[in-house]
This record gives sequence, C-alpha cells and structure tokens, in this order.
Amino acid sequence: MKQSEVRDVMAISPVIPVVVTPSAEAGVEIARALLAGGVGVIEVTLRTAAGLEAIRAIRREVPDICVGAGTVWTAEDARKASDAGSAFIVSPGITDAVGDRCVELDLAYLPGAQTISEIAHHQRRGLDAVKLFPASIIGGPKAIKAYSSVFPAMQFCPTGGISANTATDYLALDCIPCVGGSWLVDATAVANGNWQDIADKAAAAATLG
Ligand SMILES: O=C[C@H](O)COP(=O)(O)O
Ligand SMILES: CC(=O)C(=O)O
Repeated sequence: MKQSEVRDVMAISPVIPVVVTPSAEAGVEIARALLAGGVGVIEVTLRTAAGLEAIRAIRREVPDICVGAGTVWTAEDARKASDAGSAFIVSPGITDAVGDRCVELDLAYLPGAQTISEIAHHQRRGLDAVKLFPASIIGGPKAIKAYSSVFPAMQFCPTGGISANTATDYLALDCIPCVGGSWLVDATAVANGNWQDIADKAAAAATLG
C-alpha cells in the first residue's frame, strides 16, 4: 500500500482499533475477533516486545484483516514493521524520517499532529490525512471542526480518549472518516481470553458513523 493510499486504510472501518498485545498469539486471536465482528483493520502498536511478531503472525494467520504498525518512531522500526507484513504505519507525532522510509517502502503512512502548525507541517510534506492525538485533550469534535476550516483538503483520524459513546460525535464531521481507539480491545478481556467481548465491541463499532 503506497504512502498516498492511507485514505484507503481509513475507509476500511469507522474505527481503527489501537492494540497493545502481550503476545503474538493474543494478537492473532484479537485480529480474528475484530474481523469476526466486522472490523477489517488493526493497528498493532510497537509498545510491547511482541508487537512485530504479532504483526507477522496476524499477516500469516488472519490475511483478510489489514494490519498496520502503531507507535512507530524510527525509520528502522518502519522497515521492521514492513518486513513483518504491515500495510500501514502510524506515529503519534511528527516523524519525518519514518515518512521518508514509508515513501521508499511504498507503505501508507499516518503521522500524528496535535496543533495547527503540526498539521501544516504534514500538509507541506504532501500528506492529505493525519492522526490527531490525543483527540479528547485537543478539544474533541469542536476543536477538529475549527482545525478543518483551515485545512479543507485534510482528513483526520482522531485518537485518544474516544469511546463507543463519543465516537459518533467525531464521525459526524465530513473530515473524519474514522477514529482510532483502544476501547474495542480491553486488557482484561485479552488477559482472560475473552475474545467474544472483542468481537461484540467490534460489531458495535463497525456500524458507527
Ligand atoms: O494510547 C493511546 C491509544 O493509542 C489510543 O487512545 P485510547 O486508549 O484513549 O483509545
Ligand atoms: C497513538 C497511536 O495511534 C500510536 O501510538 O501510534
């Protein structure tokens, strides 16, 4: 998936689940549950040692889900995530070296921004979609509506502090095709192997918008 195709990733589901997995095996079960619920995309963060192996295992065992890597801070990690089978790369903030590597690797790239100037930075570099993180701290849908007025060509994926209850307020804005969030994949459900809980939350999320 090319860097410019990040909007295709954002169109897969109204929610991109942001996942912190304790193991590759759990990652596979999480991906299966999300897909069973109707969510065809998963962002596996590189916040745990298992992140890369989970991406590799998901790509192999659950090929119908679009798997990407989150919390990617270095070009080297972007390359490792690509080697593991990531279709897209997400960073919580400005990571130009990661963006340059994504161009080289033909990988969709969704970097983060928190301010008007950071969004402008990404726009100057040719991007037309950014993550807004942490969305609820920035000011939620009201703030994003104001941001959008000066970036009419930009699409946003707000993430951070969003829940099943607040997601629709974000998705009501034309500039927001999807939100990101961890609420679909509860750490207790993962610890207990309660994959049905994840499938149920995914089923509810898949119909948002
Ligand atoms: O660490 C933040 C996650 O990436 C997404 O935020 P959340 O847990 O508030 O949904
Ligand atoms: C916040 C987020 O999406 C990330 O860690 O990449």
